[in-house]
Amino acid sequence: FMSMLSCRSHQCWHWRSHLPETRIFKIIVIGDSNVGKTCLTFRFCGGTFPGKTEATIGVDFREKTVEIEGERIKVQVWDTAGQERFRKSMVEHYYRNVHAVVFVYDVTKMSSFTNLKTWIEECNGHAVPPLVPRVLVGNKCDLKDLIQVPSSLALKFADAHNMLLFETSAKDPQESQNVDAIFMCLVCRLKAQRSLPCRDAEGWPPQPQPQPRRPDEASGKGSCPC
Ligand SMILES: Nc1nc2c(ncn2[C@@H]2O[C@H](COP(=O)(O)OP(=O)(O)OP(=O)(O)O)[C@@H](O)[C@H]2O)c(=O)[nH]1
Ligand SMILES: [Mg+2]
Repeated sequence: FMSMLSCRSHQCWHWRSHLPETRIFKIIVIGDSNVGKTCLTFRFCGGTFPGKTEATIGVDFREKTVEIEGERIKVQVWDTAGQERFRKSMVEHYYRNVHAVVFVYDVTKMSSFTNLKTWIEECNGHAVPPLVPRVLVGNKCDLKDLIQVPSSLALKFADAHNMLLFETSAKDPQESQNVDAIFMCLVCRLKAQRSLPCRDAEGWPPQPQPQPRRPDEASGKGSCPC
């Protein structure tokens, strides 16, 4: 009973076995089709830019284990479908027990930015608690001559919605640290929320698809980037 009490207050990961377990943070990536959600999650979890992508159907799971201040944390990234017809049966699953939300727009497409309000409404409509951190990501910054969404406008929007703004490129290898920073920043914030409820990421499907392990998988090692 005492251990249950201490579990409730501090150490969720001791709940079942009394041995340290890796905590799992479920982070969903949301936004219009074609903004680069699949490429961003690929860059973070696999370290590369995929040569060719197809529109995501339902959801693709990617995963990366990072180590922050001596704790191993499994980041379970839900790469969601932007197209309505490929997502409508899945939306409930996206938001259930989510720990953090990444909203993505394409800096070269104004409509993907103006549509953010719809994505935020959908998120709010699923009773995502206010403590769940949200960040805004403007992707495709490598296409400098085609930019339609000025940083100043995006920053204003981010401020108004109490979100941090990251402007990144999933394509440009030199930007990969910025892509990592999106997720690492969220993990740091979640880690700092000691009152994070005792729960796993949703058990559906039972196990996310394991990603091939890469030698540089531990690149998330180190101190907090925030
Ligand atoms: N130039 C450039 N192209 C990108 C970048 N990120 C993605 N793309 C391209 O944008 C297109 C769409 O990328 P995806 O990652 O499949 O888009 P998505 O948001 O997952 O789309 P849905 O799965 O339909 O919701 C692809 O042709 C990518 O190669 C980027 O940072 N720069
Ligand atoms: Mg996709």
